[in-house]
Amino acid sequence: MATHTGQLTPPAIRISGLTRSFGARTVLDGIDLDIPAGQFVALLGHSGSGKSTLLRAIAGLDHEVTGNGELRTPERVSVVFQDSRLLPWRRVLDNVVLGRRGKDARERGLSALAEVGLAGREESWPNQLSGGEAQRAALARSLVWDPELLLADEPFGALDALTRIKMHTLLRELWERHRPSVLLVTHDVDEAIVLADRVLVLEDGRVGLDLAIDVPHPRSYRDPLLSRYGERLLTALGVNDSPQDETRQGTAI
Ligand SMILES: Nc1ncnc2c1ncn2[C@@H]1O[C@H](COP(=O)(O)OP(=O)(O)OP(=O)(O)O)[C@@H](O)[C@H]1O
Repeated sequence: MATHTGQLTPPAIRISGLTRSFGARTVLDGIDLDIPAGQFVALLGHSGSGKSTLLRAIAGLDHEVTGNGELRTPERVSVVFQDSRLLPWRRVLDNVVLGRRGKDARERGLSALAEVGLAGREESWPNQLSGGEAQRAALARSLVWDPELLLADEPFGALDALTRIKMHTLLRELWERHRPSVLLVTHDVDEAIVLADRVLVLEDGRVGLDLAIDVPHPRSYRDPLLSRYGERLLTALGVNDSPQDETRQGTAI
């Protein structure tokens, strides 16, 4: 099990000395982090550890981060949240291409919808989509911007277990095809180790553990090699794992 070290390509994200406080409480305490272009990274941490705060800072949605360091991100950044944030008064395709100008917008939107398995649903209204379909549409909306960096804040957190597994496969396929850098915030240790090539654990305002997952894809949830990484992460998170529960599927923190 290798811990992440060094990198060959210039980083897509470079963060140094990032600090964020809310009143007297320092949530991010001088974070240093480089993410190479095209790397799939998962971010774990207990509730309140600052995962969303970090993601918002990287997304440029938080203008009150402090510190003397650097926060460098690529130009094209897309963000996906736990809820799809589709506008209910616009049809699916109109949501997907929202803000996108130019003759090719519709074409891009249709192609993105096809990629996420929603071909033919372009004229549907958001309330006619299931939760999983709405998240597919949210992924399509991110794809039309051809992101170099995809930020995802618990995108599958509200879905049932079977839908979540299908969405894992879809997200990984999209990543294989487009190769953006990904930062996926999740509570689910299994989601992190099945999808990501590197898992970070946020604790006490810093990256407490930075773990490379050296297991080839496609990965199986039951792969014993993978579960060794899961145990290591659960230990870092201070969660007691039952030795009988070999699959630990759905282990959330
Ligand atoms: N706008 C805000 N004002 C005050 N406190 C905030 C604000 N946003 C976040 N916090 C605090 O910062 C801490 C980190 O919040 P954050 O949402 O980043 O945690 P998280 O790790 O994403 O948690 P969860 O997994 O529960 O979503 C929490 O204690 C939260 O209360």
